[in-house]
Amino acid sequence: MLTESLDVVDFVVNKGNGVRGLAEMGLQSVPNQYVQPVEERIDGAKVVSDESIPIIDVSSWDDPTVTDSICVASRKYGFFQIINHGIPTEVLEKVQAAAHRFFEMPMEDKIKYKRDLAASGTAKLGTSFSPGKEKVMEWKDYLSLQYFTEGIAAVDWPPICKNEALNYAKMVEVLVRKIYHVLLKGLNLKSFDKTKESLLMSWIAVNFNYYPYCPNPDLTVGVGRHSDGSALTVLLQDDVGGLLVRAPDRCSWIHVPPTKGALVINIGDILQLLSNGIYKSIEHMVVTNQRKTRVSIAIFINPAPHQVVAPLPELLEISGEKPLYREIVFIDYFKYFISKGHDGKATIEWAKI
Ligand SMILES: O=C(O)CCC(=O)C(=O)O
Ligand SMILES: [Fe+2]
Repeated sequence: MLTESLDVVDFVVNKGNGVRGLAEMGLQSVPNQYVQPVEERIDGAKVVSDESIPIIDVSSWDDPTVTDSICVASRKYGFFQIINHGIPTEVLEKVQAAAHRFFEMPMEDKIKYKRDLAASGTAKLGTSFSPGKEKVMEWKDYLSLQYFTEGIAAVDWPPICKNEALNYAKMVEVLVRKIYHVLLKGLNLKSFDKTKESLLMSWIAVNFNYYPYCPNPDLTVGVGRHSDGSALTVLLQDDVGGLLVRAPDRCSWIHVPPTKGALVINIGDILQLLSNGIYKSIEHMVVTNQRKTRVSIAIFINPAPHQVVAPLPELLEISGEKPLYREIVFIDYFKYFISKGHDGKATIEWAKI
C-alpha cells in the first residue's frame, strides 16, 4: 500500500496536506487511522426511505402554514430545508465555487491558514474534527472563517474566497433573523428583540467543508455522529449528497437529499437548551463516497463566547416546567465540545441537570 511508508498523521495534520493530499495519492484503501469501528459504520440498511426532512417554501414568512411547518419540524426532526428564501442561486453558486477554489490551491498557498500557523485568528484551515483527541479520524478538511466584522474579514480571510463568503454570510444573517422570529413566536415568547439577538446570534462562523472522494466509503465517515454546538446552523450542500440525520425512532437515519437552491436549517444544542428541550438538536453525520468530492458550507450561529446560557426564564414561567439544563457559559460548552471526538449527543448531556 502506498501509505505503508508514510507517517499519515504527520502528512495529513502536521504538514497540512489534509485528506485532500491523501486522496490525491490515488490510494486503493484508506490508512488505518480512518477505519471506523463496526458500530460507527453505516450500511444502507440503516437508512430509511419512508421518512424525510420537510422542504418548506418560505416565500411568504407570515403565512401561518409556513411558520407552523418550521416550528413542527424543529420540534420533531430538528432539521428542515427551505426554498424560495430570497438568497439568489448565483450567490450560492459563487460561494460554493469559492470553497472549491480555496481547497484546490496548491498546499504552499493554503498552509499559512493552517490552524497552528495562522497569523490571523479568524481564518483557520484544519482537517478531521479534533486530531489527537479523537480515536479515528474523519475524512474531511475544513476552513473555518470567524465572522466578527466586515473589516476584520476583509483583512484576514483568504482573498481567493473572502468576497463570496462575506456576501453569503451577510445574506444568511438576514435570513436567520426571520427564522428566529418564527421560532420564538412558536414558543409564545415576546418578539425577537435586541436582547434575544445578542443572546442568539453574536458569533458567526462560516465553515467550508471539503470531503474528497474516498476509496472506502463503507469503512469511513466524513463527519461522525454529533449534534451542533451552535444555536442554529445554516447548511448549503452541493449535489453530491451524504448528510444523514437521526430519524425520530432514534435508531435509523434519514438521508437529506441535495435540493437545488435549498438551504438546510438545523437546531443546535444551544437552542435545545434555551428552549428547555422543545426544539431538538438532532444527531447527524456525513458519509463519504467513492465517486465525487463533496463540498458543504455550514454557517454556525452562536451566542457570544462569554454569554451565559440557560433555559429561558420567561418560557419556564409560561410552561410551568422545571429547567432540564443548568446554566453554562457558551465558551465552556464549546471548549468541551471540541475537547473530544464526535460522540453523538454527549455534549448536551453534560449540561443536563
Ligand atoms: O457537510 C454536511 O452536510 C454537514 C456538516 C456538519 O454536520 C457540520 O459541519 O457540523
Ligand atoms: Fe453538524
